[in-house]
Amino acid sequence: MSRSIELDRVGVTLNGNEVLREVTCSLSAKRIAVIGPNGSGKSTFARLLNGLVTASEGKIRVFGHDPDRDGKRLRREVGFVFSNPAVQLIMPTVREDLAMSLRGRGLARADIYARVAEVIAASPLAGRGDDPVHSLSGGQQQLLALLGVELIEPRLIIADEPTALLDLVNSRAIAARLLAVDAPQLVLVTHDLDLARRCDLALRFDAGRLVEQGHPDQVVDSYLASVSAE
Ligand SMILES: Nc1ncnc2c1ncn2[C@@H]1O[C@H](COP(=O)(O)OP(=O)(O)OP(=O)(O)O)[C@@H](O)[C@H]1O
Repeated sequence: MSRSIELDRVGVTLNGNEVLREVTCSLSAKRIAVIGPNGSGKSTFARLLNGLVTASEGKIRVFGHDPDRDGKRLRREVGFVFSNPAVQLIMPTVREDLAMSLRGRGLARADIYARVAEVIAASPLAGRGDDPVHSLSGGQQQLLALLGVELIEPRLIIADEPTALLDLVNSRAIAARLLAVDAPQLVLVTHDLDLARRCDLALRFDAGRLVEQGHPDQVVDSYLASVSAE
């Protein structure tokens, strides 16, 4: 199987702060959990993969592209879900926001709205197409953000703590949707260790280093052991 995500001794320094160092990995697993303490570099790692953060050292390739040089192209194939959906919902209504995801792809307006209508009808937001985005609950907004990402049929979805702001019911709904999503690959940054265990591979960061990668049960257990040893 081809390795879709490859990092070779990647370092990231932001404003003089060495945030990631010597990160090397070669990833082909379908659902990849990224775990570790606050400030360990998980979000920075996630953002590297679609060019939102630039590597200061080393080499990075995602589907063969350098995210720094080919970021624009890569972002057509890589969808990003943030903790706070408000940062990615930019249009006034549910329908318009979803339509925005498909702009710039050479599709006719009528085809875009037909596809959007299908997606809304098949989702828990059925009947809410004309509703203002700000009238949706936090859970509904996160669902809308995820639907917008799914619409572009990405090869990779990166989700950075997508359930952090949600209650238990909505967390479970978003988590279940992400784990079942049709995209070939998912990178999921999370503090929800039960969710991490349901992935196919886990990466553990600590103090800017990738300290472990392997079966999620093993990686989560050693993370728990490292925390209780402190
Ligand atoms: N723009 C920046 N300039 C300087 N330091 C930064 C910048 N962005 C992040 N950092 C630092 O990099 C470190 C890693 O941050 P990052 O957000 O990647 O961690 P994280 O593991 O995702 O944390 P959390 O679990 O709290 O979200 C932190 O110490 C943070 O303060």
